[in-house]
Amino acid sequence: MKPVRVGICGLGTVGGGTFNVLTRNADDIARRAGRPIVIEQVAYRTPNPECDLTGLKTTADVFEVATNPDVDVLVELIGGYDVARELVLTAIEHGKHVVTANKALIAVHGNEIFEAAHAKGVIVAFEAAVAGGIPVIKSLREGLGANRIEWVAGIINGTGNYILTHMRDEGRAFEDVLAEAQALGYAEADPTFDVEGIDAAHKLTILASIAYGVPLQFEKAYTEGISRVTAEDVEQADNLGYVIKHLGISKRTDLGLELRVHPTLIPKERLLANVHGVKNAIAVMGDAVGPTLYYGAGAGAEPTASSVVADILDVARDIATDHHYRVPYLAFSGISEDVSQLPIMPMEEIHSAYYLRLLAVDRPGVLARVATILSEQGISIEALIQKEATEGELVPIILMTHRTVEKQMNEAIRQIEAMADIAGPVTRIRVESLDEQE
Ligand SMILES: NC(=O)c1ccc[n+]([C@@H]2O[C@H](COP(=O)([O-])OP(=O)(O)OC[C@H]3O[C@@H](n4cnc5c(N)ncnc54)[C@H](O)[C@@H]3O)[C@@H](O)[C@H]2O)c1
Ligand SMILES: N[C@@H](CCO)C(=O)O
Ligand code: NA
Repeated sequence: MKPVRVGICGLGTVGGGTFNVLTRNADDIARRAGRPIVIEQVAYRTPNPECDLTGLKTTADVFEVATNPDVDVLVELIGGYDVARELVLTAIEHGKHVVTANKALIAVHGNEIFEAAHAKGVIVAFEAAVAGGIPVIKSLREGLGANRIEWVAGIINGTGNYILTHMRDEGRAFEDVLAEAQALGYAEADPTFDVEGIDAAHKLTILASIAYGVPLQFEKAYTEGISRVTAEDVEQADNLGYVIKHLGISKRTDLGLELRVHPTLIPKERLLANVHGVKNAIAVMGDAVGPTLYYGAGAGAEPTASSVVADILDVARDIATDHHYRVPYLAFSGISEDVSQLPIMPMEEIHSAYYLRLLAVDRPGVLARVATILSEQGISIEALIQKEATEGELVPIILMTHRTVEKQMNEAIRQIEAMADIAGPVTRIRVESLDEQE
């Protein structure tokens, strides 16, 4: 059997993991593929001490791999937008299949890349791009293919979840835990992508396209990070029976699709509330299957390599059958003709329940005024906690509301913040019950 020849570009955390998994499990992988999968060439700038490249063809120029006639599959693991885009388009132009872990690339340039790949009849596979080692793309695109997907909600950034978990459990400082996540190879080259929700929004964009058959629209995703969540919010949420997680949420509604990443209170008893450390989990609601959950390592060298290598295996099997890629890139067939134009909703149109924390001067009537503002906006209060006031101090007031439209809440917050007896900005964290009906 003719081997399938792979060119690896980038030998960092994921590149190194991919090299090692492909090498170590070569026999089993060959049996699954029905033919050997060999590493033809490796392009890297910095050597990886974990990888023994003895006897292999290497280069410092990734474009050599993209144009090498002896490479069947280019594996893009350099990251970033610009060079990666050019590299992938060059490889496609040269008739190569592409496997990538780069969610930024797919979320931002995916539509263009899939058009080019479709025209050339090559595969572009990206399982590692969403939730690292969890085969969620395959589950959504193939396993749930019978369903109308109602919503997707997930913890899809390992670094952020690692930080939230260790801050809560060990009372450690944000910067300290972030440095640890970077040392473990979980963080993006620019860790603000992790902390500010950009990485999660890249992944959510991809999941939504596959779930609903819409074009990739990263620019329309609402993105809010975890850097403003305080220890006080974590404690108050806990008192109320909730855990704060950084969630990516996409729901189908009558008006269009919600597409949003933000800190979220979720009831403690939900499985998602119990996903800790670098683990990711994605809950998917399908009309036929009901609620399903996909859980595992969302980052790290070998967990991510597990998905990269599974994609290489898929490509190898497809080459063996010698027909056009049997599963479309974004699950719905065709490139543009079969995608739905379901609009992505502006954030102010979404529905949510809310946790609010305000600091008030301890004076009669303040609470009544806050309640009036909320009620004028049609917002009803579900729970209220007012802490004991110490002489002359500001008192924190915690409010949980029922579901309302975001723009009503924006207006209520604007009016509350304008009150003379309220100090500083109002903290607002959205709440998701993740009910089966929602
Ligand atoms: N680290 C993870 O856990 C993880 C998980 C899933 C997806 N990803 C994605 O995988 C990709 C790689 O991430 P990583 O964590 O391995 O990053 P990394 O920084 O560890 O590795 C990237 C490597 O590519 C090399 N490189 C960059 N530009 C190059 C060029 N032009 N020519 C040659 N080499 C070049 C760098 O020198 C570096 O060694 C990114 O797209 C990232 O988003 C990472
Ligand atoms: N930086 C990403 C890597 C996996 O995509 C994370 O922490 O989840
Ligand atoms: Na995955």
